[in-house]
Amino acid sequence: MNVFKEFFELPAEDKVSVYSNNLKRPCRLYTSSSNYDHENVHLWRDNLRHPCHPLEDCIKIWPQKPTRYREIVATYSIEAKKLGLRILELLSEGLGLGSGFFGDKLSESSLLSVNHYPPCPDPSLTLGVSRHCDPNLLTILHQGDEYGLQVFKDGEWIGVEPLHNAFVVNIGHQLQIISNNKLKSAEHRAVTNSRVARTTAAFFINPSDDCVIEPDKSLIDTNESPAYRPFQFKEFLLNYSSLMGNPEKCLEPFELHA
Ligand SMILES: O=C(O)CCC(=O)C(=O)O
Ligand SMILES: [Fe+2]
Repeated sequence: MNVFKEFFELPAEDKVSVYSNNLKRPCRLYTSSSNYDHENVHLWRDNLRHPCHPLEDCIKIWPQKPTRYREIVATYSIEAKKLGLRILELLSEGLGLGSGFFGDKLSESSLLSVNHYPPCPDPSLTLGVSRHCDPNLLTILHQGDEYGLQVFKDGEWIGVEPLHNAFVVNIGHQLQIISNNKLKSAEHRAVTNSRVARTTAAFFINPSDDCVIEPDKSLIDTNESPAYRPFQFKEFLLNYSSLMGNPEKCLEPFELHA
């Protein structure tokens, strides 16, 4: 995590080249959410994000400072992907799907999203990240050593205390859809604190943009019907960002009602 902390500690002139409000820029640093101009409440965070696949191409657009950023983050992204694929392999076995089910296009892409939440003078006024479920297949989140992550369960927000060197693994919307709601994506948010900065790194394993997502036939029980229509992953992302990840609304356009 140190290299991420070092990135955010750089003087502004070293970060300005990656700073952008243009959603189309694949590697960018921005403040609050991707919708700064239109959001009602600004989030207390800076976010650096960039794709990690294919590594040889992506690495050329990653930050050049700190000097070891590219080398360290390349190794990190390879290992995070391996871990994610191993977990997907186990989930596939648990669901009774064939080995390699989540390989190829379903898990082809990856995106690293690094959050930095500076100490917030009044944490009651805003959040670090507002409530959402991750839009992807699976997330490998390193939340560092500072508390801030909360998960919504049984009508209340429950704190997820950081464990040193442990990852939080989040099921994303796509895994919920493919499993026809057998797996549920977890609604979560990040709160801030007034004491100390918090830096977290979310490694998102994503389907490729044109990958068609739909409930797998073998996971639709005989007394069930598919809960979602087929769609391309890019269609989901477009809808998700226009709704700012609203967990009640973002599945709606893809739902089928029996
Ligand atoms: O910073 C955190 O603990 C959570 C971040 C998160 O949920 C995300 O980046 O999707
Ligand atoms: Fe998240």
